[in-house]
Amino acid sequence: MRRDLRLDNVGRRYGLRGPWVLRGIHLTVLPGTLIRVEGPNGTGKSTLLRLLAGMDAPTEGRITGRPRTAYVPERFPTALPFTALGYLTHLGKVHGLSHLAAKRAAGDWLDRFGAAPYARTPMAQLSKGSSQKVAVAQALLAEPGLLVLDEAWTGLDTDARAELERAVAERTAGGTAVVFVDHDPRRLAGAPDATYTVRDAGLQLRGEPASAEPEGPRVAVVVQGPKGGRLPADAIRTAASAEELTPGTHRLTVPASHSDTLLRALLTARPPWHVVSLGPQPNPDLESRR
Ligand SMILES: Nc1ncnc2c1ncn2[C@@H]1O[C@H](COP(=O)(O)OP(=O)(O)OP(=O)(O)O)[C@@H](O)[C@H]1O
Repeated sequence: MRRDLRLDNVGRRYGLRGPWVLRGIHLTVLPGTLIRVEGPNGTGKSTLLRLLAGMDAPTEGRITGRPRTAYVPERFPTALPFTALGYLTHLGKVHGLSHLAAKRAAGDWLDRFGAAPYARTPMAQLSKGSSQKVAVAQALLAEPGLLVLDEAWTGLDTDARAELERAVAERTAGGTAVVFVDHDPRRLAGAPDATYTVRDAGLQLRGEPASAEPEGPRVAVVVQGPKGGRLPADAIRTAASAEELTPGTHRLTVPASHSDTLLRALLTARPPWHVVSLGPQPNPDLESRR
């Protein structure tokens, strides 16, 4: 059964008594979805992305269902004892390709990003932008189920920026989930299935008033769609959480005040989704006392 990447009550702080950078994070990342994470400097975006990428572990809570993941960090280590082509070929082999296939894939990605002329340049001698192209190529080469991009466009020239946007669109269409941070609000504008703002150590889904989300009753909706079908983007945007119970069957929770919007998104999708059940969300505190 396909599993979605889930963060359950995740918190992260640095040091034993450090302030909580993130706390109480609940997030489900469905295959093929594009998620934007935004927020002012120092609020915890990179911390969240490192947790999603598996480069860091939560201080509390659980992360489950992570698919094969590739990550472009905010700062890519450049002082590696490889040429650009040698480094990417090596990584391709780590990902299971033969030497020849890895070298071809490495060359193709360098070419796509306009970095072919520097293929045989030692990484330590590359300009900032050229080494960023290698950082991006190493992540795309891995053919991941989850791609995590932390300001991956920073330092790229115009053509390479457009190429990375194209590569993201190709990947999401192929079922890869992509989570990204970028300080340019025009980046992939209109494309994300959901945008979250990191605020006060929590995540706020854009479009949702800060005070309205956790308050009030919630409704659980179990829906069925075509096997392997993606939940409609409007439904993902409206839902507070989503969990795939069996292939094609999902349980969504939504504040009761938003349930009409969610149902409309599901029933007007093409093909429409079948609503199996609808009822109050069980309260886990009450359940555990029974
Ligand atoms: N390894 C670390 N050790 C200690 N504190 C850290 C560490 N990494 C991040 N922090 C702290 O956690 C907070 C969030 O940092 P983070 O880099 O996640 O923010 P950000 O939203 O990505 O910032 P920016 O937009 O500037 O990249 C900051 O106060 C930062 O100083």
